[in-house]
Amino acid sequence: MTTINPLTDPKDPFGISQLGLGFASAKLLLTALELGVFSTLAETADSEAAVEELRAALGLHPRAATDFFDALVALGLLERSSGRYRNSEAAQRYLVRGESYAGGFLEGANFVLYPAWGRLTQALRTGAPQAEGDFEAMLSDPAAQRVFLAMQDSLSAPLVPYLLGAVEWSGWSTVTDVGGARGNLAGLLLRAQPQLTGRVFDRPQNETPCAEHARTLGVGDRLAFTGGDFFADELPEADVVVIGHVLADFSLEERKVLIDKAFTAVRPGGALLVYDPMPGDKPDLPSLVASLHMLVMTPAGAGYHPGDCGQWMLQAGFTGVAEHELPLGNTLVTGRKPR
Ligand SMILES: C[S@@+](CC[C@H](N)C(=O)[O-])C[C@H]1O[C@@H](n2cnc3c(N)ncnc32)[C@H](O)[C@@H]1O
Repeated sequence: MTTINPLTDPKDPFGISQLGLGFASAKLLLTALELGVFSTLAETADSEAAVEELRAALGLHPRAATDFFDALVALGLLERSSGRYRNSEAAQRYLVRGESYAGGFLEGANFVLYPAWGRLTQALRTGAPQAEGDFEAMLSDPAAQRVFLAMQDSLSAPLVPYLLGAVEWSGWSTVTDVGGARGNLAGLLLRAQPQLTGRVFDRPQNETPCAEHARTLGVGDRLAFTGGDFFADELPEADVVVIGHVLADFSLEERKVLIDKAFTAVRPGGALLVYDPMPGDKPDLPSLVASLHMLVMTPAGAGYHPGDCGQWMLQAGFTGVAEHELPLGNTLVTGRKPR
């Protein structure tokens, strides 16, 4: 499992300082993405540029441009040879827009999570979220909505192979992704399972982006969208209901309400799949950091123990509840609805 800057050597006199300054490395990467460093280099002739060319292309002041680019070299994001910069292999693969782009979450993190984490002390003292802006208003602003949706794509796409491997899909023909954003996860499931048709249930504002994204993924004829409020409305019936990166946004009571509603929506013989950051008994940094994202972003959200999720599912009527470890601090809990 991935770890984030853990303290490994208790005798290293610089370890603590480096841990405390980890924000600088993070901000170098986030700012490089915001400025378009990696895409600019990828589009430059020969995919490389001297400091002056790159500085001018990005519109940077001369004062610290060389330090900035060299710091990106030191981080392993750029390479420098004979005074010319190019993307490292990792940056070229994951930070230039394309199939394997992993920057969507980081772009959103730069605008939303980074400022909110700057007020972590207040969040811990008050229990109140520290994010600026209103979620519904954000969904109605096309630019902000695009960043948010790309962020969700980057978080859910790496989990798809694990969802495909955790349960046997061949006997099922329909899936509903509750809070499925613009249908990235549902679309990727449909691509892998040609017998499936799917439906995303999410805020009405995400209908058009979902239809466009489904077409891009080549499943426009098999992925539908229902707009609504999952607390006020019934969930669309399906063999499989997926609730991913949703329950952790809400309070304990609200999570149980959604799991009960999912039990009604799953057809007999079908399954509920819930994934989220779920810190377990052993402190695990990725899931704890994800849980603290909920502290700074939401009024009552938090990660939760996988065993608790299993209990809520059993109480709702599911059987055969099982836990599966996923990457990036996530856990998947599955349960079956008896025939
Ligand atoms: C954190 S995103 C999760 C997206 C996706 N499932 C994933 O795994 O990345 C939560 C989603 O729930 C949707 N959502 C939040 N409150 C909702 C509500 N009351 N009714 C319907 N959708 C809601 C949001 O619009 C958003 O797309």
